[in-house]
Amino acid sequence: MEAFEELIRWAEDRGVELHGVTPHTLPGRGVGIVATKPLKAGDLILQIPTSTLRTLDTVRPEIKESLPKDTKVHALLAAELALDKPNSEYSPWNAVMPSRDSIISSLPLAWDPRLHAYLPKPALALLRKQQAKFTRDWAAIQQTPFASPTAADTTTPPITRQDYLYAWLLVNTRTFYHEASPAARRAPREDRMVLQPVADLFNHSGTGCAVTSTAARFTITADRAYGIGDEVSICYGQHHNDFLLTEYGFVLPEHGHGADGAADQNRWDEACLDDALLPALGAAHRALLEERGFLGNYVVDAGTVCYRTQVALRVLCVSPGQWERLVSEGEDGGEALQEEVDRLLLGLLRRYRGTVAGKIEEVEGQY
Ligand SMILES: C[S@@+](CC[C@H](N)C(=O)[O-])C[C@H]1O[C@@H](n2cnc3c(N)ncnc32)[C@H](O)[C@@H]1O
Repeated sequence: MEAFEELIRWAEDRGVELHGVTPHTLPGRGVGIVATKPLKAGDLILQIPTSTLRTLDTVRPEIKESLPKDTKVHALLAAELALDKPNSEYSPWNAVMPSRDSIISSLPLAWDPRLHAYLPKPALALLRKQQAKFTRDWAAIQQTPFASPTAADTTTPPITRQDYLYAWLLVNTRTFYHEASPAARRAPREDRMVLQPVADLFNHSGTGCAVTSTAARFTITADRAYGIGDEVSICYGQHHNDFLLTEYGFVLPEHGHGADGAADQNRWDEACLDDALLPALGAAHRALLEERGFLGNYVVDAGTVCYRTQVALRVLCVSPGQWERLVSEGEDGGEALQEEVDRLLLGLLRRYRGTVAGKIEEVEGQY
């Protein structure tokens, strides 16, 4: 607990205010924020002066000067974190960051690439974009003296790819968008990312405390009543589990388990059905769907199967001519056809559940 006390002392010295909350280690969630007194909706729980943020403007000049002018804030903050010395001004903050092992094991970008084949399609697509960004940023760092110090500099060990990956993922999982000041709004959106002390310890839930900001401060306010010891969360956004896994290294469980159980369920979750549906389509059906722009990108969420899925399933139930007519007229073909489509989908989903279970077994057998 000493590290948290040190962090709070350090943060309060800089004007951060905590009201009725404190950091706490939580099983399976690293550190989180819990209530230390009963809280009610609307209570101010955290206030962070913007002067404490790590931003594009606070990155050390020698780091900025060593990198191309268009280097993104993500890359710069990661470089600075990777270069922070144990006695840096940020050391009480750095001391409570997740360990290298926990970051490397939870974030797909850092996994053994053989595991990437097991990611669902949308997670893999996000990962490919992330890989491209990381590769670009690491290539830029490799051109700097930080990755290959001169022979004369024997005091600074070079940043390795693993050091940089760890720091880059810390930034990826812990930044907030700061858009409240005119200066911040002038920057491109990807350069409005900031690190904020203490606020970066809030975990995510589907519904969470309100985060607001002005040019002067970030403010977090209780969204509902909390009892002593309850975890107090914020909502990182309306993200499905594929996004949460790739960007943050966790998924929300299917069934809630918090004090407010419903809040722990991912109401924005959805699953891509391409691997369930595409194998059921023959070449002629695929060609028809392709021609009309309906091949792939099939999605189901907690309440609905998407329109593309409905259209694709109908191609398996009616003649090509009938299907063309339904698509052209935007018709669903009536109740009997809908029942047939529902039965077909159910069968495909059952088969797909078996495929998924098989993949889980395969991974568990290997790792
Ligand atoms: C902004 S940090 C929150 C503080 C973090 N738990 C820590 O130990 O420092 C975001 C990270 O917290 C973890 N996290 C956040 N919400 C979570 C949740 N609902 N369940 C599990 N892990 C969560 C993930 O590792 C995520 O990348």
